[in-house]
Amino acid sequence: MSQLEVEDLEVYYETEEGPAQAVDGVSFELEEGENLGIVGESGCGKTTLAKAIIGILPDAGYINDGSINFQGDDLTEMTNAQRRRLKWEEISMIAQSAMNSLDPVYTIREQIVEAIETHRPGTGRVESDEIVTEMFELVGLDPERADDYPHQFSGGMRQRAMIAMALALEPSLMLADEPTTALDVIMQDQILKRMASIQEEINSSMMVITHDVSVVAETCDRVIVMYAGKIAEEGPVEEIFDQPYHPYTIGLKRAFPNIRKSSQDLLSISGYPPELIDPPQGCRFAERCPMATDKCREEEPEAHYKNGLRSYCHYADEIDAELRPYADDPTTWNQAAAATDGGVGE
Ligand SMILES: Nc1ncnc2c1ncn2[C@@H]1O[C@H](COP(=O)(O)OP(=O)(O)OP(=O)(O)O)[C@@H](O)[C@H]1O
Repeated sequence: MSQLEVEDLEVYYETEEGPAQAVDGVSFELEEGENLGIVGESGCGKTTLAKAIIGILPDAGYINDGSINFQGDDLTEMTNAQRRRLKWEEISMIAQSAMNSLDPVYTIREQIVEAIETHRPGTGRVESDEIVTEMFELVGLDPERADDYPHQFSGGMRQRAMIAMALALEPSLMLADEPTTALDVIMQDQILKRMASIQEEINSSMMVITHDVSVVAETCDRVIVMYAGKIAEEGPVEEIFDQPYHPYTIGLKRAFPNIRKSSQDLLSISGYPPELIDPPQGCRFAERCPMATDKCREEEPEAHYKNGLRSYCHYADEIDAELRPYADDPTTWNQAAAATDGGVGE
């Protein structure tokens, strides 16, 4: 059995104009010890998905339907008290902004010790202090700085402190939401490597949520590409970046300099994701897709399975057979940006 099984999950936000369907029918599994990346542009539902899993949706957010099975229990059916017990101990989250997640009025040590004592009431102060020292050393921070307040740390140090805190209880699942976005490239690389080695040591699995495809290419075994609240494509990192079938993945991949081949031109996907309050019928990417046809605008694509990938595109086979050079060509995307209605014909 997988460690985490998310099935047909719908997470909505109540708004004045009606529910915003931030996560809409998402299903996936995560195996023990596996690293799963969740990528996609801003607003596609990545953070909402993580918050629903760890149980920290804001007041306006709610699970409309579906299940989140974690180690055999459906999290959506648990009481808040049961969920709180799982938080940090079994599932921990490294949030987007370390500054907002750390409490400014307590020292880092106090915050980690509090998390330990809340979840493991029998732990004595000496043992808690030992865990703090161990975690600081693991993430490359000087343990003597544990008695500092968050504002005495640099951005990179705060991010490491946040990671130390997330690891202190050796959770079986870590959710890392843009864990390195605020850091420079060298620091980013160091922290990602450090996280991967720690994770191996404690055999936890990790969901890395990011808009940066190169972060996922570096740290994950498998990737889910999300678009406008839905999964566009899913599969092993190598296959998905090597031979994707979904035009959105092709575009996303080519939009990042780090993972492209040097001879390729960067492209940008013009336009914006659709409104989630009243999403279009058919494929949600159709409006921005240079290969979209009427079928794409009318019918929602079913999952297409090939070469280890799950792709939600009506034309996955055609892309594989003959359309790939066209989909890979930046001119195609530039022309699509200029035209109001493109398409390769039915
Ligand atoms: N509290 C809220 N109330 C209403 N809508 C919200 C709320 N939080 C998020 N949303 C909407 O839900 C959608 C998904 O947002 P979410 O933050 O999950 O996306 P994301 O992919 O993580 O983006 P980012 O990378 O910018 O964090 C967006 O359209 C957003 O506007």
